[in-house]
Amino acid sequence: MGRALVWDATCVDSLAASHLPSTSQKAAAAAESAQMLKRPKMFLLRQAVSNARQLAPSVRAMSSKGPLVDLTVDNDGVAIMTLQRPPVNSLNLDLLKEISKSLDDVAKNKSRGMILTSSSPTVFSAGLDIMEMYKPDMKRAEEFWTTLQDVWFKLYGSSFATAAAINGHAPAGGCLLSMSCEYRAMVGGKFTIGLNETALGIVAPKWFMDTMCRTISMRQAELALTTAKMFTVDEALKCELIDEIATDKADAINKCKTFLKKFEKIPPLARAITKLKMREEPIKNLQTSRQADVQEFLSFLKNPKVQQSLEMYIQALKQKAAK
Ligand SMILES: CCCCCCCCCCC/C=C/C(=O)SCCNC(=O)CCNC(=O)[C@H](O)C(C)(C)COP(=O)(O)OP(=O)(O)OC[C@H]1O[C@@H](n2cnc3c(N)ncnc32)[C@H](O)[C@@H]1OP(=O)(O)O
Repeated sequence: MGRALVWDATCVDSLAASHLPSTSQKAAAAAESAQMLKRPKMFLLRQAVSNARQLAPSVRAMSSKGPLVDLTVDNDGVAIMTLQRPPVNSLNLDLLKEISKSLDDVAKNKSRGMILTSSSPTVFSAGLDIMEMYKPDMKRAEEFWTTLQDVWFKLYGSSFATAAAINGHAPAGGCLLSMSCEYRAMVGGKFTIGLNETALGIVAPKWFMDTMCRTISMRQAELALTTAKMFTVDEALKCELIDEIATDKADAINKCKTFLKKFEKIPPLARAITKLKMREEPIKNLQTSRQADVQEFLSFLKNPKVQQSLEMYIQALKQKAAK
């Protein structure tokens, strides 16, 4: 059987007034710029096609057990992705690669939705593994950051519905993962959640900030980001960083399932396209600045002051852990 092909050709007028400044500096600059602008459009098109494929109601059995991520589908057809990198699920390259692959698996499978949680009783995720940023091998650091970007694209821009059962602390990258989901239920108690990058002497990238600004109010986000605020569970609920407080992990997962059930009566394609349109802007922004974002990260790591801050932070963490 033949397959339908869609051609989307662009002819660039490299002598157009808007292109002249760049074309006069660099050959093919107009074509390159057209290509960059086209990428987000193609991404959304691919997502829409993937949504259409998900309209079929059957759910394939899925169980993928990497050492660092456990992925299972429960009887209701909901995928449960459990991070399991002791002691604190810090996101190193290996864990990010497994998350990325597991997200692909969920997308391929016709799951009703996905719940992200952790196998630790006290930590959802400690965020990025600081050891990936401290005195790094630059080649690995580049792969690390690119994989983190991939994970965000796949999670924030997923066509399947997502929820986070936050069963412990969720600083920085841990908070980002949960904010990239559509719904958050967090276990009550002494846990905290937030983007605390400035406390480490580092700056949360723009797409981290965008994700937070689309979860809580801009005013709250600015205050939280500049003061490295870690919200208690009650504070997080008050400013809508989380949606519900749960009594324990099982309760958090049940609350996420109740959220996912809301979509039973909503046509999946309409739901997915609506979600992607709502999230289109930050996705497009990172797609167009992706290479620059990697370079910014790498040059940040080369900055001696950043390395010094990281060293002091690691020492403080180790001293605290030794007590
Ligand atoms: C102009 C724009 C330019 C943009 C350029 C980009 C710039 C870079 C931006 C990078 C963005 C960064 C995002 C991040 O996610 S950074 C990571 C931030 N995370 C944290 O600050 C959390 C630190 N950890 C904790 O607070 C606690 O560990 C936690 C509350 C999570 C759990 O406490 P608990 O008491 O249960 O556990 P311990 O503290 O005893 O820790 C156990 C061991 O784990 C080690 N650990 C903890 N967190 C991390 C981590 N994030 N990475 C690596 N290792 C970690 C800790 O040291 C203990 O180790 P030892 O047992 O060996 O001592």
